[in-house]
Amino acid sequence: MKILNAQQIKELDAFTIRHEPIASIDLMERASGQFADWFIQKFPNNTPVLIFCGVGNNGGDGLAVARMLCQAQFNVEVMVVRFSEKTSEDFQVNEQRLNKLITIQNIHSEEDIPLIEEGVVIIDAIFGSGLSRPIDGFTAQLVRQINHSQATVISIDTPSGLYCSSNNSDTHIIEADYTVSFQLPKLSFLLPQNQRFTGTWELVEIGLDPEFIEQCETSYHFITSEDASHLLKKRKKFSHKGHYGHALLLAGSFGKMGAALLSAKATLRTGVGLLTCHLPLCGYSIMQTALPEAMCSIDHHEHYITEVPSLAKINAIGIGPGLNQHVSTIHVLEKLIQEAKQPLVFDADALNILAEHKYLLKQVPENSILTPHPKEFERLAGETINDYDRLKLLQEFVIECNVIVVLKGAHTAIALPNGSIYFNSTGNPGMATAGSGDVLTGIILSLLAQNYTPDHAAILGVYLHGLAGDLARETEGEEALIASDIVEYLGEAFAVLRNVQNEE
Ligand SMILES: NC(=O)C1=CN([C@@H]2O[C@H](COP(=O)(O)OP(=O)(O)OC[C@H]3O[C@@H](n4cnc5c(N)ncnc54)[C@H](OP(=O)(O)O)[C@@H]3O)[C@@H](O)[C@H]2O)[C@@H](O)CC1
Ligand SMILES: Nc1ncnc2c1ncn2[C@@H]1O[C@H](COP(=O)(O)OP(=O)(O)O)[C@@H](O)[C@H]1O
Ligand SMILES: [K+]
Repeated sequence: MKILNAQQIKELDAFTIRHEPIASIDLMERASGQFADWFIQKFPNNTPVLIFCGVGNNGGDGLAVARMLCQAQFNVEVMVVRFSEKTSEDFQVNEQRLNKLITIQNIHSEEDIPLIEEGVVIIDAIFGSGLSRPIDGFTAQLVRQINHSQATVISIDTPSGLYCSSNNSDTHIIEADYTVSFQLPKLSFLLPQNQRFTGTWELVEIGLDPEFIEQCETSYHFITSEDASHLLKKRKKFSHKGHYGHALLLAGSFGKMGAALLSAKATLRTGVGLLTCHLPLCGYSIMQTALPEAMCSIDHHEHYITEVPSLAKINAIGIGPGLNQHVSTIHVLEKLIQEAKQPLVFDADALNILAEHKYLLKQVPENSILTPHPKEFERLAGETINDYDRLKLLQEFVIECNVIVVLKGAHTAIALPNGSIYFNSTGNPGMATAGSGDVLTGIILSLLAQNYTPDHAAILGVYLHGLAGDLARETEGEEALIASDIVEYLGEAFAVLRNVQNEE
């Protein structure tokens, strides 16, 4: 799914109106209807509702929603924030329609701002994607008051005051509990710094033109279940293990063999044909006992890796989980980078070594996958001042290094060598637990070995990992969820994606 900027959204609305065709006011009715349905599902109709409407189309939505909620027997109060003399046409039509049902109140100055009573639910329809500058004046005061109130706040389309795709976090912005947005997510929703504004956000479909969306150019994408299911390959009836690749995992050191084990289990559970783990001696009986399906190549060193194993017949290589940064291990990484012809995925200490030895980073083969969490990315690429700045640095980094970076977190961002960024839609805070990154490395390694392209392995791998985490949460909850659970639920995650595939 594409992520568009405010200008593209405007053009998309206009195109849909011309080509469906549908009258602008009817498109507004459709969008408002979707919001109202969402609201009615969520709140009982004895909830007192206070709607703040601007004078543009976002305000028009608010007025239409007010009418729909009145018709659903909600007790609705509406205040129009008169920040401008100019009102949009569809606002005017909806104002007339609502006037027949209730008395609309107006806010012209600070004195008109009402006290917000306890228990009221606020709908924020002050500004949407048409916001062109930071909120100021009495509207800013209103935003402050809404944010200081105890009320539950639901924003229509976007929290009022938040730019769609650039930083303005130091200005006046509604801090919503929920944001119900139309059809496509906004870039701002995907960045950690904006969570306090958007709250939990959801999308509702409003039938905007798919062909127009298809030809819009953007660097930003949101991975839906359909997107992920298109990437998933089918296994063939007469296939054998040789068809599903041979993965090599270099992982583990004394005291961190669990990371190797988690990664190895995930590699096998993601469908690889064969897996060899290259481990220090201390890992031999651990791996053979806990995971008999994995073959072992044993290093001469007791505690850490000092040798590159044979790369013959290997289809993909993963390095990093539980590794350590001993000087001999650094040599292993260097040799591997120079010798490997197979696709590579780097994680954990392999990334820390690259960050410490930038000459090695320069030699990383093109299209390799690096899976840093934000701190590891900072070590690799440098510090940034906010999430937009980090996104920009991420794009510069992948273009310069010609690699794929999986920047992990909520809405993990997968940056491809051309600078395109894919944000993940699965995953939950229960996954913020030791070892869940090691599991991801194993999943991606497995897909690479099965001949998925590096782009697809990264995107599908991240999606599956988050989906398995979401399924694990259903039984374990967020606190009790551990990385092993993510591995356990991989089978169910594949089944869910297969179902999506079969429904299409
Ligand atoms: N058919 C459609 O198009 C559909 C649209 N839909 C809905 O429309 C929303 C977009 O509506 P919109 O484009 O009218 O812009 P909106 O956010 O309501 O306000 C902009 C107004 O405020 C003004 N303004 C801006 N910043 C300001 C500031 N800081 N302080 C003061 N004024 C400021 C700006 O004026 P100007 O920039 O020209 O000065 C303009 O007058 C979208 O989010 C969705 O909810 C849906 O119904 C689906 C169908
Ligand atoms: N709040 C969250 N929401 C969604 N996914 C998360 C969240 N926190 C962590 N994750 C996921 O869990 C994994 C954590 O990886 P990492 O930090 O490398 O852990 P470790 O080093 O312990 O294996 C990443 O894939 C990340 O996207
Ligand atoms: K809004």
